[in-house]
Amino acid sequence: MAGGGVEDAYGEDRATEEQLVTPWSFSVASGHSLLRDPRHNKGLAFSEAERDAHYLRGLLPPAIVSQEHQEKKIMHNLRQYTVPLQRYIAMMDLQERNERLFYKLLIDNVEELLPVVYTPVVGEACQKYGSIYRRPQGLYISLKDKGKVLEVLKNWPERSIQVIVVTDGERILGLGDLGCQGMGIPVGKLSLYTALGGVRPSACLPITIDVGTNNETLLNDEYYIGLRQRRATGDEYHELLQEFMTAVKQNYGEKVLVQFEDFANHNAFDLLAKYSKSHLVFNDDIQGTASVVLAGLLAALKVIGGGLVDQTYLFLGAGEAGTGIAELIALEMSKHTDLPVDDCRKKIWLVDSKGLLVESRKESLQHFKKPFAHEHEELKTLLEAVQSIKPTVLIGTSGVGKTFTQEVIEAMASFNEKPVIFSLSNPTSHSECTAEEAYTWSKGTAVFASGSPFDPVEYEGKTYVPGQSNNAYVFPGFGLGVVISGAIRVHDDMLLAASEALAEQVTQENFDKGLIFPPFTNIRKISANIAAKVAAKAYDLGLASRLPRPDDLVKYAESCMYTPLYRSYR
Ligand SMILES: O=C([O-])CC(=O)C(=O)O
Ligand SMILES: [Mg+2]
Repeated sequence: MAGGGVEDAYGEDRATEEQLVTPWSFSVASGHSLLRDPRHNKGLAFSEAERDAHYLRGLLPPAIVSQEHQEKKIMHNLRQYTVPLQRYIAMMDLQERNERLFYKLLIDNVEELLPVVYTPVVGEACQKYGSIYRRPQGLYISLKDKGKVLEVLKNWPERSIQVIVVTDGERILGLGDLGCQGMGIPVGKLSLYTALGGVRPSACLPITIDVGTNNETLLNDEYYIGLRQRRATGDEYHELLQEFMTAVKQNYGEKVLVQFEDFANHNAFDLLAKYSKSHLVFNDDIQGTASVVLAGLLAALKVIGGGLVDQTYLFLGAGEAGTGIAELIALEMSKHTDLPVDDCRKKIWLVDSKGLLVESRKESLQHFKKPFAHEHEELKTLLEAVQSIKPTVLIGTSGVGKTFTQEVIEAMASFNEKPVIFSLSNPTSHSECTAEEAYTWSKGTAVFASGSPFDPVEYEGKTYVPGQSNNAYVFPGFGLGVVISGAIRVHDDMLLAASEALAEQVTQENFDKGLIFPPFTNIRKISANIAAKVAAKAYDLGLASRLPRPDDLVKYAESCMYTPLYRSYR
């Protein structure tokens, strides 16, 4: 960066004489290289004129087919695979071969394909990432790159990046430390940024920071793709992250959104607190999950009656998701009453692996748990806590499956007419209970949602459709709102705006089916509304830099959204 703050990409200024430059050169793709370029390849959809103009004659069979026809064929092929991981691999192959077709499939068949490119199948893909690895996706930054992170960023072929999703792989979904193989998560999240939120694929950058792994199975796996060493911690870890965050701002400027994803608790809270002052950062597991769950609760209130402040909340799991949700509920409650946030926190109870968070345990608790340690006798188990606290809302964020047992759910149903039960841990195998268990054990009274998808359940002749309370409802639209307003910081009020926007999108028809989240089928419209509300809040708070403020933010958001339709080539 030199004169005027504009990057000297070609090395033209005196001030950058000593610096290394990357000799990027771009030319028009044609012939074989056009077919190999996923961003421009259209497969058999190239017209006769395009085949002439771009030296494609003979490189393709004679048939010319439409994008719709290609879509039909690939959906048919995908449905032949019985092993979910095969579908994942087929989708990744498509993304690397024909990007527009990949996104057209994902957008048009979102309910069917979300579980393939996202939770639960992406979890298995990360576990086996080394074995299924074909071509690199995203950018790998490891301890070996210390001192050279800026150079690594400059190797990425795109210059205009708007959203980065970064992980260090230490807590992938509820699956734990998957090291470098966590790359599947930033890749998957960003494909949703594009498909669900409309952020351009070329503006998205998936990054995995490899500081080693403590996963013995991976360290001994002959196909592991990461550094074979135990995790660096302390100064060594923080220096690499500091170098990374600095390089991101140097290379892409102030307005690139950095989404932290699937970091372990001990780093997630600290990184968010540290960098939210100087960078445009967002932690999806803390803030994105919180925003979606709050939206689900606001919608659930229409079913169970009463306000947020009239509920009693109990969480199993006091990590990023649990405390993130709890804080956002307290904040929203406080905004709509005269109560100080600290009083609102008193309505919220959390259970961690050692039992209920209570005053007498406060000294030994991690800082993010302390605000929720209230006066109460010590209780060791969830069941005891449920029986004693008598919550109206039970939320699972523990990462441990099968923990909402029959006794727990029956207890919830014994003192609530309509118990609200969210089992949020991912993937499906780690869900606190299944949809079927929630409906059966509560005798059909539960208002239920889960982090990973479950099919509708038949119970005593009635069909119950569970909602998917997953941060995928919010981060794509939230990111779009940040990007289109040119916001330079994330503020909690922008998260509340996203929750309210999402809750407003639940229709009477959805409620009639027992749904407290709208179906993903309409997600692009939902994202445009979320983006507009988030952008409006950024303007109101003076955080937006894109001026003048557009009059109709929904329309503006829609006009900014990526479309996967093939373009014609001259
Ligand atoms: O990826 C998902 O499905 C939701 C999420 O952020 C997590 O579980 O860490
Ligand atoms: Mg996550």
